[in-house]
Amino acid sequence: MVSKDLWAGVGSALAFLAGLITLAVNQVRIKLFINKITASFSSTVQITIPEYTANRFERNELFTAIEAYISDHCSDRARKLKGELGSDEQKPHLFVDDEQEIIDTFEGATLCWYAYTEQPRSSVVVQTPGDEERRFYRVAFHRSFRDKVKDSYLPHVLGEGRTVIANNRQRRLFTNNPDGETYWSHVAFQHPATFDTLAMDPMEKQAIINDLNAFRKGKHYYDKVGKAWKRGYLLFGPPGTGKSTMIAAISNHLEYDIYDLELTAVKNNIELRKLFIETKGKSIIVIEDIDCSVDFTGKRGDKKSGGESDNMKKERKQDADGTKLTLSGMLNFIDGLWSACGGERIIIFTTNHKDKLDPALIRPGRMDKHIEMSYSLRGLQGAGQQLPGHHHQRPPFLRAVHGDR
Ligand SMILES: Nc1ncnc2c1ncn2[C@@H]1O[C@H](COP(=O)(O)OP(=O)(O)OP(=O)(O)O)[C@@H](O)[C@H]1O
Repeated sequence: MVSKDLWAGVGSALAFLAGLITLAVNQVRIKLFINKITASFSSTVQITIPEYTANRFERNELFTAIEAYISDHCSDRARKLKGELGSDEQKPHLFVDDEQEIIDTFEGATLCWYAYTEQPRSSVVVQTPGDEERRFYRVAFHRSFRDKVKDSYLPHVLGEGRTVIANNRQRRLFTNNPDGETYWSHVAFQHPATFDTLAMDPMEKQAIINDLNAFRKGKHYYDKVGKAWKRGYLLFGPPGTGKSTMIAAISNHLEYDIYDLELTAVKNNIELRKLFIETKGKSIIVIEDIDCSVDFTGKRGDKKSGGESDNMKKERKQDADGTKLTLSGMLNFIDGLWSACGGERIIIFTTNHKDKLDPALIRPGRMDKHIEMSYSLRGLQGAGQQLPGHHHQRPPFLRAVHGDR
């Protein structure tokens, strides 16, 4: 009798358990079903931005810009921050740490940013950048803002982020390497010259500053007229009149890097092209004393005379086999390649003998602005007082201004 009751008890317990399991399975099914339905009607859209581009070899510029943008614009809303010494090695820079939600707003849209890291799936050591640890940014927003985010918000973040990066970074002075293996090496660029300390005619100085400002803001204009975003300056005048100082002042004003191209170390046109391709935007490419570097002074054939001079014939042959650095290689470098390499570059030639240069090299369109630096005393008195250094370091004409011996 007891065993009959016992079996009946076990039976109902099992039935109860089976009921529970069925219920649980159904609940999971229901939950999955609900999740599926919710996902298909979800009002949230997410965009993920990986740190490396699809080929894994390059850092994704959008990612870098987002990182800078969030640190600059949203760090006061973050609870976890990371600190690093800034490029000026003076004050710390704070970055927003991973795995926290950061809210941003843009033209009525609310956006939620989240940074996270994925560890590699295998333990194999891989050398490819981006394979070790993968970092991502994810932004979530209401689907009604999809177009706004794509067309306005992300370009806004990219632009702002680029500006923050440009303002934070240490500017660099690049020089080309004669061995040709690595094209450029660089050091930190720190030069005290500014337009305030540069002695020259104040009107002329202001015209140069205006020209530079217009160039910096000129992307839209250059796009509209279909021209590459570049500008050429020719600085000419006797030694010690401030040509190099002017270049430093321009770099400090625009906050551009300087590429100091030593032409005597460039073997041929092919190398010149490679060097150029390696330069980045927001930069000034300088060729000092261009009349002394390579023979760009020899006048070429007179078109009117109909014939081709020996110089031209020789140059054409050297161009064809790419064995030498030639004037036409140089002209291609200034004209043709600019467009293919993105923009925002200034090229500056300096010379003590403008009259010796081939006119083709410095015609308007190639060298848009010709600036004469001279021993003229106009405007020097004021700026001369701010010149750094002891009077023995002043150039001869400034010694006269200051009455130095
Ligand atoms: N116009 C100027 N304003 C301020 N400083 C000047 C000026 N001209 C010359 N100097 C000072 O004189 C020194 C030499 O000037 P800088 O090297 O710029 O001349 P440069 O024209 O480039 O000479 P070079 O043709 O020999 O290269 C620098 O220390 C610079 O500070």
